[in-house]
Amino acid sequence: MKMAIIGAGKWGQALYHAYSQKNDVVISSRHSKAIENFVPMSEALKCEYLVIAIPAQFVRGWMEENFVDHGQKILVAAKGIETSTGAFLNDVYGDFVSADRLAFISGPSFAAEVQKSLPTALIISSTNHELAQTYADALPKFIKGYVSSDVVGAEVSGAYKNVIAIAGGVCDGLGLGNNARAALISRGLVEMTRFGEAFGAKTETFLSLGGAGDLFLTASSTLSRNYRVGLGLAKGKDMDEILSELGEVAEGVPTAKALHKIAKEKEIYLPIAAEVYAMIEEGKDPLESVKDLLD
Ligand SMILES: NC(=O)C1=CN([C@@H]2O[C@H](COP(=O)(O)OP(=O)(O)OC[C@H]3O[C@@H](n4cnc5c(N)ncnc54)[C@H](OP(=O)(O)O)[C@@H]3O)[C@@H](O)[C@H]2O)C=CC1
Ligand SMILES: O=C(CO)COP(=O)(O)O
Repeated sequence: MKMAIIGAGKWGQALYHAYSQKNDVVISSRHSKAIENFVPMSEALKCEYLVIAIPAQFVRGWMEENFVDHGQKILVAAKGIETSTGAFLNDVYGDFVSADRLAFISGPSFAAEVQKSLPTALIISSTNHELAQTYADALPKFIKGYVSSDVVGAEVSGAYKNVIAIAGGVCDGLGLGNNARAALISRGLVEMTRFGEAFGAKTETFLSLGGAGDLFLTASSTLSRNYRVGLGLAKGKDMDEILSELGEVAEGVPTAKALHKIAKEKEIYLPIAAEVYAMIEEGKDPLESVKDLLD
C-alpha cells in the first residue's frame, strides 16, 4: 500500500524502515533530509495512509499550518498529552479528521531497535477495526502487530509511562536499588491505570504491551530519553541543561505538566506524576520527592 511518514525524527525514520519492508513508502519532515524517498510535504500529504510522528506539543500547530484534507487516514505515532489544553491526541487530531480515520500505534519500541529490524510487538488502536487491521497488516515480519479498540487506553498508557520513566531514571540515578525501582514501576502502573479509567480506558489495556510492556521498557533503560531526563535530575542538573544534552524530544516533560493540570481540574490522585512535576517545574530536590513518596 502507498504510505507517507511525516516527521523524520528517530521514530519517524524507524517507522519508515519498518513500513518500507512491505509497502511503497515516502517520508517528509519540516526540514529536508538526505533520506531515500524523502519528498516535499505537499506530495506526502496526498498519500491515503499517513503515519504522523510529530511530538505531541506541535501537532495542533502543524495540522493548522500544513494539513490539506484529501480524506487520508492517520496513524498517530506520538506519545504525549497537549500541555496547553490537557487534550489527548485523539481530541487534537479529532479537530481535523473524524475518529474513524484515526489509529494509534503503541507498545515497547525503541526506535534504534526497530531500525535494526529486531523483534518487536506493537498495538494499533482505533475505533475503526478495519483501519487498525490495515495498519497492523502493513507491518513487517519482525514486528508482531495486535489491534485494539481502546484508543484512550493506548493514548494514556503511552503518554503516562514517559512520566514514570523519568521517575525510574531518578530512582536509579540516586542508587535506590532494584526493590525501589520495582515498587516505583508497579505503583506507576496502578497510577496510570487509575488515571486512564477516569477517562473510560479499559483496565486490561494497562496490562498489555502498550501499558505494562512499554512502562517496563522505558522506566528501566538508558535507551529511553525520558529515563535519561530522570538520571540528569538525580545528578542535580537543571532542566535546560538536561534537555540541551538530550537533543531529542522527552515527551514525559510536557506530559507531566499536562497531568498536573488535569489532576487538579478533575481531582485525581497521581502521587508519582506530582513528584515528577515538582522536580521538573519547581526544582524540588529528588531526595525530598523520594521521602514524600515513601510517606
Ligand atoms: N524514539 C522512539 O524510540 C519512540 C518515539 N515515540 C514518540 O514519537 C514522537 C517523536 O519522537 P522522535 O521521532 O523520537 O523525536 P525526535 O526528537 O527524534 O524527532 C522529532 C521530530 O519532530 C519534528 N518536529 C519537531 N518540532 C516540530 C514542529 N514544531 N513542527 C513539526 N515537526 C516538528 C522534527 O522534524 P525535523 O527533524 O524535520 O525538524 C522531527 O521529525 C514522540 O512523541 C515520541 O514519544 C514513540 C515510540 C518510540
Ligand atoms: O516510547 C518509547 C519506547 O517505546 C521511547 O521512549 P523515550 O521517548 O523515553 O526514548
